[in-house]
Amino acid sequence: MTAEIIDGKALSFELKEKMKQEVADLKTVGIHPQLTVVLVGDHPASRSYVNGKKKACDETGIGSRIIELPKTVSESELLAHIHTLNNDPQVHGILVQLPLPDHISEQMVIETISPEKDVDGFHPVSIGRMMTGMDTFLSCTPYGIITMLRSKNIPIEGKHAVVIGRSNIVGKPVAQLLINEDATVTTCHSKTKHLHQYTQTADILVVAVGKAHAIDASYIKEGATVIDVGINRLEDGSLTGDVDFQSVKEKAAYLTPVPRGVGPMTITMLLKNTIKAAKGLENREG
Ligand SMILES: Nc1nc2c(c(=O)[nH]1)N[C@@H](CN(C=O)c1ccc(C(=O)N[C@@H](CCC(=O)O)C(=O)O)cc1)CN2
Repeated sequence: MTAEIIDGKALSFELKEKMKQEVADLKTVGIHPQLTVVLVGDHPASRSYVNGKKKACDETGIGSRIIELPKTVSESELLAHIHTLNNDPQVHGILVQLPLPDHISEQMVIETISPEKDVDGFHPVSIGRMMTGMDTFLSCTPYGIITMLRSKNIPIEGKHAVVIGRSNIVGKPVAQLLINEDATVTTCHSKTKHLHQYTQTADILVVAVGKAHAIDASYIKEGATVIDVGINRLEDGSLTGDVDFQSVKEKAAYLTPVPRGVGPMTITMLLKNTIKAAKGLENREG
């Protein structure tokens, strides 16, 4: 079997075309969606992701602004910026690019963003709403993964989904979203013993281990759907995933590549959340 590749870049393009029209329609009724991204420090990867977010906003007509703060900024100064953005009615979505320097509590920052503007879906209110199946902002990477599965009509209900990784940003929320879609979900992590035993029974395998090529064909059930969330920079500067693409593609039915897989979808779902935030705020004011 050779896997069908789920092209996140192409799907993102399609979704952005639809959003372009949605944004244009919103503007005709006086709603101008606006995202503000806060970048602390000058980590090259973070800067490149933030630039990617701005470019995607430009492509769809969403207004965007980047607030750049030095890596020495104090936590209280950063929180003061967030309070200002929370109170600015022209700002619909607020995102603080992670990771943050060690002297700043990421949790404190996340909890300071108003849940109504939490387009990253990281606030405990957003997480709680997601866990109880309520309408909310879904974390962008997990939301992108579910959207990729839906785009290929890959059945989720009643299937065994295995998630490798338990981070707050990817592993835990994607496991919950799969439960919400009626999958039977197993979460594995660095302390899991006999990992093969779990992965070999997975109809859907989500890999977020943070180690290049950690998962090869021996972990895969024939015909499985494999979602690679890894972003690993190799010494030659190229980018690769957590999945050994060449071997797994001969065994899986569907496979996401790196690059052009989950990464672009993360940014695209952020745009969706920003539009949702803009509509939500206007609805409340009306
Ligand atoms: N506040 C947040 N911080 C971080 C998030 C997040 O969702 N919110 N996620 C990651 C980084 N990230 C978005 O911020 C992100 C990572 C990767 C990509 C992407 O499109 N990757 C491309 C390759 C890009 C390259 O060449 O480097 C791909 O996979 O094709 C987009 C966004 C951590 N921080």
